[in-house]
Amino acid sequence: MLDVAGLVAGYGRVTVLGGISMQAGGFGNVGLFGPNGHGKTTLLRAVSGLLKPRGGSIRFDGEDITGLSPRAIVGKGLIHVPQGNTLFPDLTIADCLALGAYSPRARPHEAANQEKVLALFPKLRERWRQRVRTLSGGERQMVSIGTALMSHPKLLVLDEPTLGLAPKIKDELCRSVLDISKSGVPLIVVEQDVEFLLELSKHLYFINHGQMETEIKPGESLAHSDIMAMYFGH
Ligand SMILES: Nc1ncnc2c1ncn2[C@@H]1O[C@H](COP(=O)(O)OP(=O)(O)OP(=O)(O)O)[C@@H](O)[C@H]1O
Repeated sequence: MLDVAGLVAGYGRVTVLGGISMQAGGFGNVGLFGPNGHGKTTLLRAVSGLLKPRGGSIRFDGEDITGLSPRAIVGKGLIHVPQGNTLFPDLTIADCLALGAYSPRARPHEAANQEKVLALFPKLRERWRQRVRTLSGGERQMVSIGTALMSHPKLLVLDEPTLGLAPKIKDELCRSVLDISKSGVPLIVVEQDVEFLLELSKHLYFINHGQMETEIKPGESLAHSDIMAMYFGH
């Protein structure tokens, strides 16, 4: 479904991704992990149109989407939940979810998707008219993912969805992400918690220095010692 080939991207004079390639979506979930600052977020931003690629190509659902605007890419069903708190603070939960359904392909599914989101995150129903700025970190993350689901994703991209959450809330959110996957939405997830990634996906990529250094395909095993070696060397 997503085919990234030889992608080059960076900021100013710095090249972060030096010709990175990956496939996702057509065969289940994909997990991305690797050291901080080595290009995972940059890859996701380039894929969703937030950063203009300098080279290479991105194909989604058989179409070339390289260099398209984020709006056009959302319209095709590739939905990215960025890292951290990117919601408008003065909107209510109801406003955020309505905003998620703005695209013409999402609008006909608005009512059904809203039910799905509220079944997944019942807390959001309790706080329906509460403003984002008054929500906890975990609740904001639920709103972010819920807003993305309102966009009726064909492929959902989550950048470190559990970052900074307390262990109990993190476990709840991981269960919800697994439920989204079981509902049939393929995912690309960046996470430092490799055990969670392995539960979610049998297809992992290790990103190091802007390259796909290691690909772990379904059927290949990954021991704790392998992960340590990837991060720290042998
Ligand atoms: N807007 C920007 N302007 C300039 N440099 C940037 C910008 N965003 C990221 N970078 C740099 O690009 C490099 C890759 O950052 P990126 O956020 O893609 O890494 P990451 O692997 O996602 O890290 P983390 O796991 O900490 O989120 C870093 O050196 C970072 O400082």
